Amino acid sequence: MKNPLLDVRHISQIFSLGAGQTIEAVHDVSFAIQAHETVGLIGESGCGKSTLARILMGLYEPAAGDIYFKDMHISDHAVRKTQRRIIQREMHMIFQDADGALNPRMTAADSIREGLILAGKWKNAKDGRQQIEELLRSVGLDRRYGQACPGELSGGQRQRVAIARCLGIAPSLIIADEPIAALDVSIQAQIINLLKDLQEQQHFSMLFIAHDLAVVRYISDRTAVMYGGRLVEISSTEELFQQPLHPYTKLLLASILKPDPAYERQKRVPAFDHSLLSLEGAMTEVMPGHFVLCHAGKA
Ligand SMILES: Nc1ncnc2c1ncn2[C@@H]1O[C@H](COP(=O)(O)OP(=O)(O)OP(=O)(O)O)[C@@H](O)[C@H]1O
Repeated sequence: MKNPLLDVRHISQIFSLGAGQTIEAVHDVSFAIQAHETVGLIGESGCGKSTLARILMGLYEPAAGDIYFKDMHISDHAVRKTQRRIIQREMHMIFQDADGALNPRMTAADSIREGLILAGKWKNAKDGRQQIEELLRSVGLDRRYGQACPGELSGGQRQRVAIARCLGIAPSLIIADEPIAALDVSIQAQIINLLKDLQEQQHFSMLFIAHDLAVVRYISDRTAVMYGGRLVEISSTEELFQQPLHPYTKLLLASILKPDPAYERQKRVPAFDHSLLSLEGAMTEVMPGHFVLCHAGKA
């Protein structure tokens, strides 16, 4: 069987909170993403999703564990340094707020051109203009938006520019951390459909982090659930939504439907419960020493 595009093994992260206090934001997380696959990552606020995403992107160095991307050991400091340009080209992050990804003083066209240069795809000024216009068009923006700086664009338009820049780089893996959370509902649907359509055309893989479970169900081939820094369950999206195995996943999914608010209040996901992390039985060893709940053979 072909090696996965991204192979995450036993990743942990500990943050110092000062005064000798620490928090283990990510604990022994292992999973893989195959080529052309979208894996959704869900879990309550503070469970470690963004920390994990940042570790994958090399923005944080993990306290423990290994990450392989296209068989490159990218969590190794020396490898990340020598392969920096390849990694920058091949892995790209889309943030909740595109402001973080776009230089406020650069026009949309300049940001996209910068991405094309990074990817070694910039041809020349004449062809480049056409490349930029095509990228703007592919995210549903007219070419005149190319001359706008981020401050002159709406949140949805900024996110489209960030996606156009990302598409210009044409990464194999996009890590999308709450890419629609800052947008209003109608724009959210447009951006999700845009990402889905573009993925069908360009075949990149995606780690898609979101709180909106319906969106994750719609866009992801498999879904992973984090709880208290641990990855507690991973399965094909339909299996996970129809037949969740972990008690936390069951609570999380039960909290979506709200036909009767009084009844739903009783089912609300409770405060962190440590006992949910030490489940006996039903765990599958997805790699040596790493156990997670999943439908047979689907991790
Ligand atoms: N730089 C940091 N220093 C100290 N603690 C941190 C740091 N970054 C994150 N944390 C803590 O690590 C834990 C995980 O945070 P993280 O942002 O990864 O959660 P999350 O699941 O992405 O949450 P959300 O869904 O709200 O974005 C939290 O308790 C958070 O307070």
